[in-house]
Amino acid sequence: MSCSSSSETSVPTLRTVTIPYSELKEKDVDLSSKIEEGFGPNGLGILSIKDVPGFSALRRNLLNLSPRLASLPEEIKKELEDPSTRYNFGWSHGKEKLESGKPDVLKGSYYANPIIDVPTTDEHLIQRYPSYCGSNIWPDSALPELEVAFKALGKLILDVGLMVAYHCDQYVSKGMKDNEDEGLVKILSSSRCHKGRLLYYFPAHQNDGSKGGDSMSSWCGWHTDHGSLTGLTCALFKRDGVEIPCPDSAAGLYIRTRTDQIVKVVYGEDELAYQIGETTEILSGGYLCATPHCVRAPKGAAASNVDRSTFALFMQPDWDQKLNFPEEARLHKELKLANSCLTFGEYTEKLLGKYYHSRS
Ligand SMILES: O=C(O)CCC(=O)C(=O)O
Ligand SMILES: [Fe+2]
Repeated sequence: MSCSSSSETSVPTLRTVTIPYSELKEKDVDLSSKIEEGFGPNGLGILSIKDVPGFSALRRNLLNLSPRLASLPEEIKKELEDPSTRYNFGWSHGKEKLESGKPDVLKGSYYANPIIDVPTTDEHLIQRYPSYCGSNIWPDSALPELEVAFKALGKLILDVGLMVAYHCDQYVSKGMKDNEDEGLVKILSSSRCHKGRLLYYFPAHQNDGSKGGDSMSSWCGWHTDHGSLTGLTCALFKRDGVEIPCPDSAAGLYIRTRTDQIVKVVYGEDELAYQIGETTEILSGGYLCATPHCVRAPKGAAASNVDRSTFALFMQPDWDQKLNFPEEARLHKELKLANSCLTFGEYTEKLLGKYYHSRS
């Protein structure tokens, strides 16, 4: 991993560990050392895949639609909202909370399952797990291209993600001898719970530079993803509708390392990055580690009128998937998951219960 220092701050900038697609797709190439370097206990929890056929065009197609979606008339965006799924399908703006507790109006998101439009029609399930069992909402007349572009990129990220998952399973099975878990490939390939998120970070205007603040997490707060594996594209920046390079070298994705250092992480626009989610960290007994991350907004005059579009695919187990929680779990010890068997849906509910409880 190469390392340099970001000009404005003393935070180091690290390049992700990169695997060429030609190696990733081969089942008999041993990638354990790369997986360990990226996702293992001393890795950053992120790695990137380069030269994925077709990726660059699909990324560009979808990310270019993000500002167009965000600038649709408010009444059209309202029709694309779904409060019954807690805004986990369709358009979501100002519904999530920032670290400060204030509503997040800095970005808009569009959520959909790129693999299945209607994962279930069972009302009981829809009510119990609204964020997984809801249905897609597409802007059929206002932006018909969105559905095609979203599904195409989402499917590609899933296919490549399953290849990453295969090599993760190989790495984990070498270390975890009594692993009862089914492995990431098995868990992810049959899931109806994958969720794509098209993100649009609204531009700052000259006089409201203070809005996002100076902090590291000015655009997206510190968090770890909840599911198994997250695919991420490199963000696309525009000023007044014209694509530009990121105007501030300090802006972008930041990660907190295992030793509590904060680093800025970069990868190429033609690379597809993957991060580990909390569920995988727990199930792999810590062989694969989840990563706290956040996004810093660009600052200063150069950031004026600059927007940012990106896409994340959260690969998650099915709500019905039984998970065997091993003894060594480091995360959420207070939920007493060790040696228990819960479905992913039940586990998510337990976790939400914990958060709501601790917030009240
Ligand atoms: O905007 C980004 O680059 C990351 C977004 C993210 O971390 C998330 O949606 O979970
Ligand atoms: Fe995230």
